[in-house]
Amino acid sequence: MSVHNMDILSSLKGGLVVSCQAYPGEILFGADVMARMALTAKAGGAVGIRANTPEDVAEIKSRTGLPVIGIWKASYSDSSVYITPTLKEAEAIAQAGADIVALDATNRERPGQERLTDIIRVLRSKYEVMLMADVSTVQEGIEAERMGFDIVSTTLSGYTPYSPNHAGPDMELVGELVKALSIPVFAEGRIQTPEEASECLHRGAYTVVVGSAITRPELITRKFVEGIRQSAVSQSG
Ligand SMILES: CC(=O)N[C@H](C=O)[C@@H](O)[C@H](O)[C@H](O)COP(=O)(O)O
Repeated sequence: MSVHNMDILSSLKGGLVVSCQAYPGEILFGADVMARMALTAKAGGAVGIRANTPEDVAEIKSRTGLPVIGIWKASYSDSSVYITPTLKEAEAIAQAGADIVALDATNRERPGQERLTDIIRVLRSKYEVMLMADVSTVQEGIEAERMGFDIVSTTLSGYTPYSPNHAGPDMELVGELVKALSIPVFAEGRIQTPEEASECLHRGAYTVVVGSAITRPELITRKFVEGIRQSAVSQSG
């Protein structure tokens, strides 16, 4: 790994990466809004940003100056892999200026039967970016390290048919990956509170990535609305 990338990686150690994502059709969709969201995260102390699409990655990178983990979610009819599924999306994210390109590294067939090892080989030969494996199990993490990824993240635990369906973060997976791997393990997925984020770090996570609990006001509002409704129902009963 280059000195530049080692510096970027160490700037993320023990800190909070905020995932700033909105989809077409959502009220906050658009690179300008996501860049503002990322700037608010930076003002609050975030050490990095995770972002979706080349447009958002480029805008956020140039306006925040923070390290950016870039992904491009895309659906294909022949595969359920959607986080940076093919070389095309991965190259676009690298070209947009991401410091780290994150890809689905689960044990599932990719669109067009592309092979992850081939994607990694091309990315390594053409770009300086670090590569993050979004996994759902320990085995996938071990395989990702073997394939040459720089970082593993627990992003997809609970989102593959064969991984556990926890309501909160998969703390066990964080601990098991930390034990099994020598590359940094990022904790990501359903982290709702500062206490949960700290617990992930206690279990050895290198960095914590939080999205919905910070950057999805519609979901946050709905939680309050549901909570109020349920409490009203239980009081009236
Ligand atoms: C499974 C999947 O598609 N995860 C995505 C990956 O980029 C995002 O939708 C999540 O928001 C991100 O991983 C952060 O997680 P949470 O929003 O739970 O804090």
